[in-house]
Amino acid sequence: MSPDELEMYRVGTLPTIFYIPDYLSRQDQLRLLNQVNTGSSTKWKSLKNRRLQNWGGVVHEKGLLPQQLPPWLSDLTGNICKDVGLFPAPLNHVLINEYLPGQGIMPHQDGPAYFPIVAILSLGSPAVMEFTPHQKLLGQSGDPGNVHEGVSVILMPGSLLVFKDAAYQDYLHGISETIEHRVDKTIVNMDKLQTHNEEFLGEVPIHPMDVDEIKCRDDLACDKEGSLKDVFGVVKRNGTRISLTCRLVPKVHKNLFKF
Ligand SMILES: O=C(O)CCC(=O)C(=O)O
Ligand SMILES: [Fe+2]
Repeated sequence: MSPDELEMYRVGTLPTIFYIPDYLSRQDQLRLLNQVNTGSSTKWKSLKNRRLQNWGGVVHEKGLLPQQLPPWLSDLTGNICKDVGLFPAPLNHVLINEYLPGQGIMPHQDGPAYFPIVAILSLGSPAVMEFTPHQKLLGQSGDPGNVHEGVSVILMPGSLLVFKDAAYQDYLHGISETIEHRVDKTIVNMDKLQTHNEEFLGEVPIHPMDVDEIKCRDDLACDKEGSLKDVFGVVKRNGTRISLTCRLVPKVHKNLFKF
């Protein structure tokens, strides 16, 4: 992919989010899911609200105590690095998160040890990632021309999400801990959801809702005018989602004692 091609995948106006649908073929998605689930069962660590696998070594505030990525991951990160074309060195760290229906990740910013661009590959059940302005931006909103709004992206299986700049530095990102994610006017990749993977076409996971159904649900908030017309539907989280968060830790420590 050339820089011009990557530009075709830019979504929304918040600098800068790219969403590449069908980055992996259906077959490659299944192969990768199989590696995550069977090839590395001892790597899972359970957190309160999800499980994760840490690959590439231990990230400290001051850098990475490295561990070589296995070939099934270095093949992937090598391709992502080449295709995205924005990283100054090979990606050396991968966090694999597993979310069951209703699990998510609190709004957060990625740590200071990482190069400020992240690439997230999604597998399994779809989900919505929400970007919300950091407190420091909200402090500036006294200027009416300077309104910072939330943005969200539907993450379909096989897609690659890349974000940097303000989306990385000035916004928090998170996935809400609910069994449905609302599809509303904050979604910026609505026109990129069509999939070229034939097998997915029969099971479109985004369910249109009619207004009456939405009206009687108090978990779907209205906008300022109380209007519901901007809610298009919901993403039903019926299955497990696996994501691979691929990053570069620029500072690598070869020796523990040099920390
Ligand atoms: O699972 C995801 O898509 C997001 C994961 C994430 O934000 C992280 O690992 O820092
Ligand atoms: Fe993150």
